[in-house]
Amino acid sequence: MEHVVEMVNIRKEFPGIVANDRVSIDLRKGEILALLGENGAGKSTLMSILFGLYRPDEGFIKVRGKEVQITNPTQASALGIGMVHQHFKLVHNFTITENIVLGMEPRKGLSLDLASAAKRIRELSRHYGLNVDPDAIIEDVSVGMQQRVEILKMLYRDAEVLIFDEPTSVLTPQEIQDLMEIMRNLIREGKSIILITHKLKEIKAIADRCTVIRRGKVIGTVDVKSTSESEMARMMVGREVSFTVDKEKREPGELILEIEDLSVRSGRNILGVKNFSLQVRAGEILGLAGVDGNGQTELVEALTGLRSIESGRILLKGKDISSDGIHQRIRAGIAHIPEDRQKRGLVLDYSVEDNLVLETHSNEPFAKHGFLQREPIRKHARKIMEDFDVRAGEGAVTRARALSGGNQQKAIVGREIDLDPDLLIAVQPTRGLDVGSIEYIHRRLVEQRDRGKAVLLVSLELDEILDLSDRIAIISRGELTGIVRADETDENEVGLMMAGVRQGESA
Ligand SMILES: Nc1ncnc2c1ncn2[C@@H]1O[C@H](COP(=O)(O)OP(=O)(O)OP(=O)(O)O)[C@@H](O)[C@H]1O
Repeated sequence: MEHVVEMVNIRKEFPGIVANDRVSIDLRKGEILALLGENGAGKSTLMSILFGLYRPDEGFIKVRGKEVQITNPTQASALGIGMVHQHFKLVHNFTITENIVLGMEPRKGLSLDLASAAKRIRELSRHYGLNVDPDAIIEDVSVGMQQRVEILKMLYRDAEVLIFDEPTSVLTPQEIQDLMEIMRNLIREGKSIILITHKLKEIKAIADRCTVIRRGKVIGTVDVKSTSESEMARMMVGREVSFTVDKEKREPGELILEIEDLSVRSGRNILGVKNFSLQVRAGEILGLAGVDGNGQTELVEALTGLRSIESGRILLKGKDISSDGIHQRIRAGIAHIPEDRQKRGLVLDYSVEDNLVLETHSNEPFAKHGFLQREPIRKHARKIMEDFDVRAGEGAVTRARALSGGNQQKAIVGREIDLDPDLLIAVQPTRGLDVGSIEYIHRRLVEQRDRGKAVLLVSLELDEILDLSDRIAIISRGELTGIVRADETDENEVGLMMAGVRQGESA
């Protein structure tokens, strides 16, 4: 068995936390090795070490049997190691070719180089089934296509080992299928892949082996074919995990949110939401299902005051809030778990505790006579961090930037649920979370509902929508295509409406 990469006894410490504690993994030629671990388990840190972004405190790395020092990404790349990060690193107004050659030494005159680069990109794209147009501009192509550009960037540099960091969290279901096919092509051509993911279904579908990490330590490596999803989940969190949500039947109460004939423009000056009407009552979870980019973002921005509306009305508990500002709406009882945690959810250079009072820092007891009160803020932060299991090396004063992706998400969810809003708008609340945390957040959302609050759940995960919702509204091209009761529908019916077939019409 040929090992392309071996990481042996790797240790990496950050202030207050051992992120990798004598971790060893090995990658065999032509396989997909999944790395599975709770949020903050140390997966990204380990891969950043392999890619030369961090230096390990102890341990060593072998590539194709030879011990190597990897001190920066250029060296990693020269050793045939490439990485697709969670947040792409592309220049938006450059062409795909320009992005791919960026940072490489020009060999001949630049124009000649670009032409031959484009030719090679076309060949690579054809060979691996990537379907990329080298002349397209990044800002004009979909997220899925941008990810393929990142893959091509690695292939262009002759990478043999490809690291994917949660690659499907930004993709639509169809794009996920396409990516899996691309990964299979890569393996067929002799590449080797390390895949970081929380999605057990994906590991089952595509990986050969899976190394499980918990709190910085390797728990074990299993053969994926002969290990069930629940076994892997148990290894990861150290206890049984329930994949379904227990929910008692409940009669919804008074109207909390009324959306009347709402139209909202999208960025491109076309209507992103068209004549949309919907009601959400106290004590219910209303799931909004739709393929990404069908008006969900515009709708949520209109509801939270981030985007102005074109026509129609939004009522909260009977009061028209259509022209209220963001803070007025928060005060009126709306909380919002946003789609983009790094852009809208957190101020990355603030501490966790300051992020946890982002909307409430001027209220008592956090401020008195215009001065911030550290003690109450810290106490509040510690409580949310404990309730929502937010793990941070230096506790409440840790910069949000130093939190793992999943812990950033848990901090936002905790902050918003803690506001105890009449209406919680939760957009992709479990994105990037491990199964243990998903179970917990789902329970908290159901708890909100059981306490008579209204929850509008916007998610691209159909399973999540079907599991949690009382009723499901389906949006397609900015229009409502149907509203169904969750206990009277299934994946197929909702899927059809997501594709634009109106309720009651046949496909
Ligand atoms: N630059 C840094 N400075 C300080 N602490 C860090 C830094 N990077 C990571 N950590 C800490 O190291 C631990 C491991 O983080 P890492 O990002 O590797 O986890 P992960 O397994 O990738 O998690 P997730 O699934 O949530 O993305 C976390 O506790 C995190 O807060």
